[in-house]
Amino acid sequence: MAKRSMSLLGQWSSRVFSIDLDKRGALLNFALTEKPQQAPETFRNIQERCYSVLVCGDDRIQSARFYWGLEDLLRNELPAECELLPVSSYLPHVKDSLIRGYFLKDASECPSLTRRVLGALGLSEQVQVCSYLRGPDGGRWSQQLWSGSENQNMDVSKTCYVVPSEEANYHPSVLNMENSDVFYCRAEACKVLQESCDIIPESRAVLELVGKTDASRHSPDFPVVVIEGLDATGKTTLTESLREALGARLLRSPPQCLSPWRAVFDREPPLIRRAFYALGNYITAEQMGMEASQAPVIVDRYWHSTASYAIATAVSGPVSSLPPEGSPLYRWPPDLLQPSLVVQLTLDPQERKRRLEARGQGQTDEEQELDHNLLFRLRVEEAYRRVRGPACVVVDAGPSADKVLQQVLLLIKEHCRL
Ligand SMILES: Nc1ncnc2c1ncn2[C@@H]1O[C@H](COP(=O)(O)OP(=O)(O)O)[C@@H](O)[C@H]1O
Ligand SMILES: Nc1ccn([C@H]2C[C@H](O)[C@@H](COP(=O)(O)OP(=O)(O)O)O2)c(=O)n1
Repeated sequence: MAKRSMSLLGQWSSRVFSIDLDKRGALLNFALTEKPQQAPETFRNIQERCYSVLVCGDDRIQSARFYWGLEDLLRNELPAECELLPVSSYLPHVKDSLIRGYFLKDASECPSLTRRVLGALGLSEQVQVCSYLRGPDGGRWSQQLWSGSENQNMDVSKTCYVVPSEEANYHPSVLNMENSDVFYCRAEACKVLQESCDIIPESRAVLELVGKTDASRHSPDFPVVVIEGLDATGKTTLTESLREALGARLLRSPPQCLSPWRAVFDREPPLIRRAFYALGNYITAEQMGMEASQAPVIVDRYWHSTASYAIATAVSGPVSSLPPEGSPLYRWPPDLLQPSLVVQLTLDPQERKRRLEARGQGQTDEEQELDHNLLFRLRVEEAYRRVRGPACVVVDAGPSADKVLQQVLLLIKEHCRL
């Protein structure tokens, strides 16, 4: 059986398990060692009837989709008293070493049902199930890997000992972000959609729209100004007014031609969804290059949105769990056309909420999440500020629409030759 778990097991004992205790970023970390420690460790967070379920198949598209559906699957099949917590297993500082799954605490009356469900899952090529046992001395904990249905075939040679570990400096998801959440060249984003053509036929249609020319080095004759910001900060209002004031062309990313497929990709896991948005930018970039030879161009959302939402979604918790400022994860893709100026609209959360309600439109799931989750909103805005590339200027969108327009017109005068 060519489970990725085999290579994973080779390094099993230096792995850290990082458990997202409450999805707000409180992480519990433990590492695994091959030999029992001299001093017995009591480990209050691990109990009998704790399990980890990790997704570690070879095919990244299938694994991403399996993980995406795993929480629902577990919630449907397991007794309601099972607590599920997202867990990441990784090798500290090793890029792409992260494997995701769930840590499970079974407080049900029916432990055999939980073991049956997990046993059936463990038979899948994509899944690795482990359980935790207290040693005979009553203090030490070990982790056993299941190699068959339930734990009858528990592979005792793969037993590891559990020791507390330091909290990582930043969220473990950062290790796997490149080419899983953020794509720094068109070819890498295309690869994801090519790999998903069999299960998502719409991928083919998107790939056909993505051009092959590299317009990144072409410097447009007229300025290209991107307007960024969270939903309801006033991007649509401002971009329309700028179009009129400057006699400009108005574009958006994702471009209109991708609208028929956006909902399909919004239902997919981040790997596929983010590749779709990345490619949207390349299509918009081609349109920018063409339009900017004739008139100024205003763009509603672009690379800052793609990178910032992707990074802010991949981690949980406070702004400090983002990749550190200056990290290469905030770089601009070298093959993507750079605009002349990026304006980020910011708005007091209360005023933004008021505008959202006044607009009375349905929000995307992600925007509802923004509403509920202040930390997420703060992470997106901070990531916006950290993305590198063209000058990004923050503008308070709180004043009247006309005042915001006048301020942005001034900025355009300062930064661009008109
Ligand atoms: N400067 C402003 N002052 C007050 N209301 C505004 C302002 N700009 C936009 N609005 C209103 O706020 C709502 C959201 O604006 P919109 O331009 O649709 O935002 P976005 O495109 O960023 O989602 C709309 O109802 C719009 O009329
Ligand atoms: N260029 C873009 C534009 C949007 N996105 C993603 C980021 C978020 O998941 C959503 C936000 O888009 P949404 O349609 O809610 O925003 P607006 O209504 O345009 O303000 O789309 C992106 O990744 N790249």
